[in-house]
Amino acid sequence: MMWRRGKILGKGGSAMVYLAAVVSPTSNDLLPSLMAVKSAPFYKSRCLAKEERLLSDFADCPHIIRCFGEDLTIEEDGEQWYNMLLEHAAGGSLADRIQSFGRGLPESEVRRFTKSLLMGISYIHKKGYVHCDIKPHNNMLLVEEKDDFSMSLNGKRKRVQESTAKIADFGLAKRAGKKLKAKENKPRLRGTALYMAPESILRGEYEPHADIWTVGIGFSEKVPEIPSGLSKEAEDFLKKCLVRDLRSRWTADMLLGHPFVSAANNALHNLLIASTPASVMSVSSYF
Ligand SMILES: Nc1ncnc2c1ncn2[C@@H]1O[C@H](COP(=O)(O)OP(=O)(O)OP(=O)(O)O)[C@@H](O)[C@H]1O
Repeated sequence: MMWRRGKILGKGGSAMVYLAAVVSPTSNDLLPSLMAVKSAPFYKSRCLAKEERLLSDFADCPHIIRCFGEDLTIEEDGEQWYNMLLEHAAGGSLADRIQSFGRGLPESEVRRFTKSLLMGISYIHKKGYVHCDIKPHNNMLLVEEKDDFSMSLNGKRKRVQESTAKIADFGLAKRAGKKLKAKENKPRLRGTALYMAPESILRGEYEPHADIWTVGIGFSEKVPEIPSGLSKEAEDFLKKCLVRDLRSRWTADMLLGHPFVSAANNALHNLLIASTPASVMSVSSYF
């Protein structure tokens, strides 16, 4: 075994997630020294194995959590476990970050996270899949050190820690266009009820536009309404997500061109936001 199981990072409905240290890095240089390992007893690991195949196919997208492969282990009680080796998100989930801020995140950060979320969703949709469970709990934050260019305008340069958001938990993902079988004439539901699009609840429909509704719900504090106190751009962005008529709901690519996200990551733009009253405004308590 090249890695050793560490403390529990989280518990899901289908699996446990542990911190893992690589024990013999020379045997596989591709593995980082720390990983997250999502594990389940082998007899319950069909979904996890499906998730591993999907994540391996999505490995070239920087907005999706990376998977380094799978491994089988025999645990102390003799039971065989299936393990999926993942990039470790040291910043926890976006939900954790929102909770730690209390009042909500600054708008410049929301724009940046929303942009990477949409880039990840656009990639998934182009690959012909629907995530089906986009929510802050499934957006994991990786922490990187970067130069702070806004400081260099004052003649000083500083290294700052910045979080990058990546989409995780593909346990419910499905192929676009593939219908979920109804059960006892009722639509089959998947995902988290509070975030579900109207067409999913009413007709069990999970096509790419359902992922866009869930982006909007996360943004608007889990109710399909536009919260007060948003900037005009944020408000308009939400109105393009929370549209019941599927023909009018914007796609991920259309939203990437929306002014709310198109200028995100632009240092000068962020500096301008930071120097206006909008900087003290938080975009709802979700984001
Ligand atoms: N790559 C990671 N790095 C750090 N922590 C992680 C990582 N992946 C998952 N976690 C933690 O483990 C928890 C459970 O993970 P995940 O949601 O993938 O499991 P699941 O069984 O598919 O859950 P669910 O029942 O919610 O679908 C997450 O909420 C998160 O706190």
